[in-house]
Amino acid sequence: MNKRDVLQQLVRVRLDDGSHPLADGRIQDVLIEMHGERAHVAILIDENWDGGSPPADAQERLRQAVLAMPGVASVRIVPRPRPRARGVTVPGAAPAPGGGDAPTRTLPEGLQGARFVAVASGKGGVGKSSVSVNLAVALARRGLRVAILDCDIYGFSVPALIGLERSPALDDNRKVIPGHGHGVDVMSMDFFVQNNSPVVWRGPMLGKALRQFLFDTAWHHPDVVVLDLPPGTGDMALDVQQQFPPMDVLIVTTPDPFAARVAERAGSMAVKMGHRVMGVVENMAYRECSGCGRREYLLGRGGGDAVAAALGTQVLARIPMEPPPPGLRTDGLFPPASAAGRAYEELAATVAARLGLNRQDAARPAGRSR
Ligand SMILES: Nc1ncnc2c1ncn2[C@@H]1O[C@H](COP(=O)(O)OP(=O)(O)OP(=O)(O)O)[C@@H](O)[C@H]1O
Repeated sequence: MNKRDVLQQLVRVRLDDGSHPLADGRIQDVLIEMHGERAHVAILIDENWDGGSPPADAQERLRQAVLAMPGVASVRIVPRPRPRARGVTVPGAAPAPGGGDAPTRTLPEGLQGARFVAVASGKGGVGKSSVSVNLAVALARRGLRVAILDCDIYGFSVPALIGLERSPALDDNRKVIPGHGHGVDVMSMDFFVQNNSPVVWRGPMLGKALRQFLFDTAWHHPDVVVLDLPPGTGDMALDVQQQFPPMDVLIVTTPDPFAARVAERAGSMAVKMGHRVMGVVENMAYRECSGCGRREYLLGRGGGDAVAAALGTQVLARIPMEPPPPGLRTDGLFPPASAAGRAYEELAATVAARLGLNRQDAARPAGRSR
């Protein structure tokens, strides 16, 4: 029996509120002392679990889950303060597939304290990047410091959607200065690719690029980092999810039943990787007739609800289909007063509330404003 076995057992546990005990660094470490064949396990948990003391029923759920493992003689739950380190090291939520110890997901100092919201989809074209960008901008409008990381290395589209075009610049510490648009810091492969040429790197290079994005970027302590994940459940999506500490994940689907089935798989994968599904965003949910206001369900109905039911979560937003505004469209942002824009304002309010980030929390400390 080793730490990985215990983490694997804990990955399966769901708490009463549907959340995952490994989310948000709630579980800090697992210590095992072997006495002959008998294992005595201590689970170190964050004493400030979700901003309060760890609920007794959650502690008991963890204890029972580990106690049920063969060879476990005792389980102690030990609340302790969250460690303060230069880089934030969160014990890996899920063991690396294929063995090895759970990955240690270390973050650079400039991302310390940030909450991560990953936007995932089962397949391309459902509007994952559109949701990432519009949500990020709506969160920034609420007064939060927001960064967006375009993790879709092959299919990057975030800068275009947010209306940014620039070459990377370095600061005095030779860190890459993120792009900045509509109140959001943006980091994307797009900044490093000439003339929209395709990225042809293989896996190891991609992993390196992501690490570089994280560690060689001059981050400014965002409150929230929105991650536009690669679509699907393949190696690329897996690699990215493994690099980050437990995150809240939004699953994007259209109302179409096929998109919904693959979206479910994306959600299940996120949970297996130790992340927590915050909810579902049904994009292109309907189209409102501009004359009579009647809703037309061009892509069918029920996809979002089906994904939410399968993942034990809720539909947090239904974003209508919205034709591009008249005139030359320079980005993929919906104006706040449009039907889609209003849906994003509501989604941002919900996400901020779920993260416990209200505007006062987000007030910028002196010297940090940009
Ligand atoms: N609610 C909407 N109404 C109208 N157009 C939309 C809506 N959502 C997204 N789109 C448009 O659909 C197209 C695909 O969206 P997007 O690039 O966000 O999809 P994606 O899921 O990220 O795709 P991929 O993973 O292949 O990059 C874009 O042109 C985007 O502007």
